[in-house]
Amino acid sequence: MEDLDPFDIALKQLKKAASVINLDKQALEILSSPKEILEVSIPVKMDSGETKVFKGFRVHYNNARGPMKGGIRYYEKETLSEVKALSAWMTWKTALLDLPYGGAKGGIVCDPKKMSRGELERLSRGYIDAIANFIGPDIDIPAPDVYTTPQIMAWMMDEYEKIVRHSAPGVITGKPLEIGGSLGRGDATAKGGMYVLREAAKSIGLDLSKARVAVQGFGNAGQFAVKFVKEMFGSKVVAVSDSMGGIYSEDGIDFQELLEYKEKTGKVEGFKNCKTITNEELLELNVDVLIPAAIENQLTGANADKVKAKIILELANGPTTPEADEIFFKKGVLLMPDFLSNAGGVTVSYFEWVQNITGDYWTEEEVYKKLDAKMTKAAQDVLATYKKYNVDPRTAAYTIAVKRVADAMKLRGIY
Ligand SMILES: NC(=O)C1=CN([C@@H]2O[C@H](COP(=O)(O)OP(=O)(O)OC[C@H]3O[C@@H](n4cnc5c(N)ncnc54)[C@H](O)[C@@H]3O)[C@@H](O)[C@H]2O)C=CC1
Ligand SMILES: O=C(O)CCC(=O)C(=O)O
Repeated sequence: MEDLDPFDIALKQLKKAASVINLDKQALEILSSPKEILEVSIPVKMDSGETKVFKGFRVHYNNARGPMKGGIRYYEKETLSEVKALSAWMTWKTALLDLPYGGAKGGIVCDPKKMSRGELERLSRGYIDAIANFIGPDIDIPAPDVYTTPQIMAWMMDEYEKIVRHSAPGVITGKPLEIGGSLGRGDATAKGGMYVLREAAKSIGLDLSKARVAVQGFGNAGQFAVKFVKEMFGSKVVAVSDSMGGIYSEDGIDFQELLEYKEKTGKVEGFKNCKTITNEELLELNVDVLIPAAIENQLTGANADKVKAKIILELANGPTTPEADEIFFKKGVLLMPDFLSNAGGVTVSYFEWVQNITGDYWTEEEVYKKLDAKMTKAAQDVLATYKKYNVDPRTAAYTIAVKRVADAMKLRGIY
């Protein structure tokens, strides 16, 4: 059986890259564990009057390149191993994009779909009360991730400011526009991914205006991917899914109509003129571009051989296992790895933080222009490096990022 433990996978990926660049043994040892882990219990008064205790984590992976950065996930199946892996991936993501940050991640074991607005607000404030000493604009800057929203970021910032008793918008990103958010952050993850897709398609001569696309996940990352592939390139989205199942239409799926349908019914299944498919079937469709934009471990040794896409654009974190990576590399599928493809989110989060600190706010056009420049440079670096070392693009991306973090540690005298 393939090992699907997220942190084991993250370490396997790191070791593979370390051997390509002959990374110093001490640097590898330091980079193989998080710097620090905080586990908290959060008592929350539920609407019923009963108090329920939720478990939360915040993991600091590395801060050699600057304050740590990474989202917070509200997820019923959350584990410490997953948060550790996500914090390591944030470290490589910020380094690959050359942002002045390290990596962190947070999570709370909860099912937000079963909680009222009031319960969610009390949980979010309770989490900040518990981790307040562990975060700050120059220490660790959280942001949204799976099942967390700009509204949750707003409550969290408000709670933090009450504790420190001064304004501190730079403590958290992904906030609503009215209280210091950045234009372009809402759709930044998918938008950044599109710039990576454009470079990937160019490199294999794929005409995106004729491409058929399947998207797994219809949340923040997936929804805007469905919108932008059509809007920016004229590609046809033939399949979409969410946690409840998927849909397929040879004629293409209209983003706006599907969004309205999902808002009304809470699912994509049952959308007009579409065949129902499973999440597993979606991954194996005869498409040119596959965009996993949901959760981990979707492409594994068990199904990688059946994938027909020419390009895989990983908007989710960790959708592909090491075994699947090898199969894709051997088959010639061009896989653009998560910590490159989904880095648009943290890149615009960085822009938001800069705007909060300077008090100088940018237009959406400026944000997209700067995002395009950052994503294009990183994508071209990865495409050039994978050809240079003849390794898969994930390992190539690791070699760039790990070297940057190791160099920063060396200069600081950490090893
Ligand atoms: N929101 C952001 O800024 C960023 C998100 N990501 C990653 O993108 C992925 C998706 O995150 P968001 O879109 O923000 O979350 P979200 O909470 O907005 O949406 C998650 C989506 O995944 C679907 N989903 C959940 N379990 C599923 C399953 N078993 N099969 C198929 N679909 C399933 C949900 O139905 C929902 O459509 C995650 O891996 C996240 O870490 C990465 C970088 C930034
Ligand atoms: O916007 C951010 O700071 C981090 C987003 C995130 O958690 C991620 O890129 O996985």
